[in-house]
This record gives sequence, structure tokens and C-alpha cells, in this order.
Amino acid sequence: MSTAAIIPAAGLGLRLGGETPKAFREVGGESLLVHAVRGLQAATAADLACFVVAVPAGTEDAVRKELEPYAGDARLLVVAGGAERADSVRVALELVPVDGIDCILVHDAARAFVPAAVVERVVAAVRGGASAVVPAVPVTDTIKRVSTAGEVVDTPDRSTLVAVQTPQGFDPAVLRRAHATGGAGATDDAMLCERLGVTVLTVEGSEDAFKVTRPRDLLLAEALLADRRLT
Ligand SMILES: Nc1ccn([C@@H]2O[C@H](COP(=O)(O)OP(=O)(O)OP(=O)(O)O)[C@@H](O)[C@H]2O)c(=O)n1
Ligand SMILES: C[C@](O)(CO)[C@H](O)COP(=O)(O)O
Repeated sequence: MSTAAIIPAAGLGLRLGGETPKAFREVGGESLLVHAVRGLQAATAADLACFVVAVPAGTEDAVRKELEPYAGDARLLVVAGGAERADSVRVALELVPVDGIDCILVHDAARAFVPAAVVERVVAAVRGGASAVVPAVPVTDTIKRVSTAGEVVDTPDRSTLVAVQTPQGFDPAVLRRAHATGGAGATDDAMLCERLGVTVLTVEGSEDAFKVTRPRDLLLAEALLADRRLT
């Protein structure tokens, strides 16, 4: 049995700014998307057999060509994404083969520097019987719930909060059932599973799996990569 990876990479990166869609922005001379594919490939225990990448419409052929050298023996499929992240995941999911796949990962191109150990932890938890698995890190700020008027409503107990990352891993049948319900308002795939009443397990994430979202994240990405190249 093998793993399939869906990579939603069709976002515009409005918070990052610039002319180029975020997944094509370069760090250390390579696009975030290339870093993301390489990061998943480094997780050898995941047995990746297939990548399905959702990209901005019109860029499919160029991306296929760019990623081919990094896909190794895995099958590479590139598809035009949708309006929201959940739409991009859903169109990609339709292309994931049913036979021979016991785990589907959904991994943001924007979380391009996830360590292999995190990927392998997620896959191992799915193979160990979990239906849905998310990597998580502790929240370090005090979080406030606020009203629309900007007034603090309350302060949730921080020890019960975590920030979740990708790749998120799923039993294929569960992920298909979750996306069949539609993705309205869902900012991650685990949320769709939660709506079905499926238990979502957390495993240890990593600060390196941060999401490139705002301009200063690119500085952090350059520094992280430079440090990795040194060590
Ligand atoms: N319609 C969309 C929107 C997002 N994504 C992908 O989902 C991941 C996480 O989304 P986010 O970081 O929010 O990316 P953007 O939507 O591009 O960012 P922004 O909200 O700042 O425009 C990214 O890899 C992004 O390319 C996608 O495939 N399709
Ligand atoms: C999937 C995700 O990366 C988990 O933290 C996150 O929810 C994506 O959110 P975004 O608002 O689309 O960046």
C-alpha cells in the first residue's frame, strides 16, 4: 500500500502580495512548490506513489514540466484549482487513484519546509488506524475571543489550544466522504471530518512547517533554508 499527496497550490497569495502566485515565489532559487514536493519526497517511509497538484488555471503544463524531475517514481498529476482551498483539494481528490492507496496527505505548497519526520509521523498514525491526523504545535500567544465590535469576550485556556499544520493525513474513504459534503467555510480538511463526527488525532508538528503567508515569512524561509544548507 502507498500514500498519495494532494498539494493545494492554486492560491493567489494576497496576504504575501506581489505579481506571482504564492506557490511560484522563490526561496533559495526554487519555488515554494518545488520545496514542498521535495519535502514530501524526503519522507521515504511515507511510500509516496502519487502527487496531485492543484495550481492556478492556465499554469498546469508549465508546472507539470517544472515538477517532473522532483516526482521520482511517483505519478504526477496537475490540475486547475478552484476558488477556495477546499475547492482545490476537492478537484485534486477526484484524481487520486482508489486502488493501492491507504493514506492521503493534503499538504499546502505554502508549508514548503515541513521536516520529513512530521510527514512520516502523520502517515504512521493513519496506518496505525487513525481516520484523520493533523500535525500540531503549541500556541505561544494568549488568545482572546472577540466580538464584532472588537471587545474581548473571553480568554480560552491556552493549554487546550494548538495551531495545526499540514500535511494532514486521512483514511481515503473518510476524506472522500468529508469532501462530498462540500467545503463551505472550511479552512482545513480536518474540519470537514470533524463536521462528520470523525475523531481527528494530533501528532507533533514543527516550527519549520510554518505557512508562508505574509512578506516577513519569506525572510524566515530564506534564513531557514540557509541554515539547513549550512548544516
Ligand atoms: N483557491 C485556493 C486557495 C488556496 N490554495 C492553497 O492552499 C494553501 C494554503 O492557503 P493560503 O496560505 O491561504 O494561500 P493563499 O490563498 O494563496 O493566500 P491568501 O489567502 O493570502 O491569498 C496554499 O498552498 C494555497 O496555494 C489553493 O490551492 N486554492
Ligand atoms: C490548512 C492550514 O494550513 C492549517 O493550518 C490552514 O488552515 C490554511 O489556512 P489559510 O487561511 O487557507 O491559509
